[in-house]
Amino acid sequence: MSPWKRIIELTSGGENGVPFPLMCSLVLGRYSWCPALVLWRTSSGSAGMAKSKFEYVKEFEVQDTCLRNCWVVVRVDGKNFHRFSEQHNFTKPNDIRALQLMNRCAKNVMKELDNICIAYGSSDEYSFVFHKNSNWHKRRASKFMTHVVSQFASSYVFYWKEFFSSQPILYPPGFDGRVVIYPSEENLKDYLSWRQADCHINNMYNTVFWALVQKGGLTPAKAQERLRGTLSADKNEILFSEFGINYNNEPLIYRKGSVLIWQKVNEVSKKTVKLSNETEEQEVEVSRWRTEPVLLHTDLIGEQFWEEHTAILSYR
Ligand SMILES: Nc1nc2c(ncn2[C@@H]2O[C@H](COP(=O)(O)OP(=O)(O)OP(=O)(O)O)[C@@H](O)[C@H]2O)c(=O)[nH]1
Ligand SMILES: [Mg+2]
Ligand SMILES: [Mg+2]
Repeated sequence: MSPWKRIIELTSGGENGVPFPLMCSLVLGRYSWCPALVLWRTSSGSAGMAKSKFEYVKEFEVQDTCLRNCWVVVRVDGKNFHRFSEQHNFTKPNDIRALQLMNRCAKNVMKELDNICIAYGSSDEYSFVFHKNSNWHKRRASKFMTHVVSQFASSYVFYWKEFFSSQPILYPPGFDGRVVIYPSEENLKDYLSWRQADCHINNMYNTVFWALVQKGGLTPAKAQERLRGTLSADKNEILFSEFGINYNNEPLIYRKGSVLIWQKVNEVSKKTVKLSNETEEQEVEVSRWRTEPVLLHTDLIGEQFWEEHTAILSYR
């Protein structure tokens, strides 16, 4: 079959129909047919929109709209950070640089994307809550998730040197993401409480485990054995009696994780102004209020936090 015949068949979908734009193109000359390949006039006449026979493939896309009036949570988590933290010599059990980098990335996500009202993170994970009234990207789950994950991952690499200075990042880290929708405030608060309880349990275990290994000289296997079946009170006791550590004095960022909420902050900057004689200049301080993501290391479990910060979940 000649290439021309093939083109006509492809674009018309039938033996008789030479598509209108293609016909024009053929008349206009050999160099003008390319764009016409995928366009033809629909039979609906004057209202005819440009369409292609390939357009049916759009029907394969699935609807992934998040249910209206529900809180949308996107959680990201570092891919194989057990290895990443080893390779980059993260301090055990907590590396303050790594945690601050996670917080920096989360701040960037909150600023770049719309309608995130609160975020919570610990270890290699961060949860972002989109307000239930958000109509960002028509509430498409894939948009919420992919925007959060890509913004977070690129920020991690972008801000790395702010926290690790001359230590290079050895390979590109990855993050996974998931979307969960919560239909009530109670469910949402319980979700955040669950993540904070997880932070507490893991941190307490890791603090005792690494004390037993690093200060007590136990092998990791022996330390694991020692901790099997112990309760929170037992771990507190080991820390206090054997290592003189009062768990309650450990930094809040390790024990409680990190919360980001929008708050008004007064930003003071210096500005040069001309004096009335127009020749002299003077530096003055100007202050203005800005709404910024502010970092807290506080209890989300219980009602007190929500009573003190009613604006977070309020109507917008
Ligand atoms: N040393 C150190 N390690 C950390 C720190 N934060 C996170 N990690 C490591 O990151 C891991 C995170 O746990 P997970 O997310 O459950 O496991 P993962 O290895 O990332 O595996 P996937 O998430 O399933 O891909 C921890 O088990 C630690 O090994 C830190 O501050 N210091
Ligand atoms: Mg992980
Ligand atoms: Mg994790």
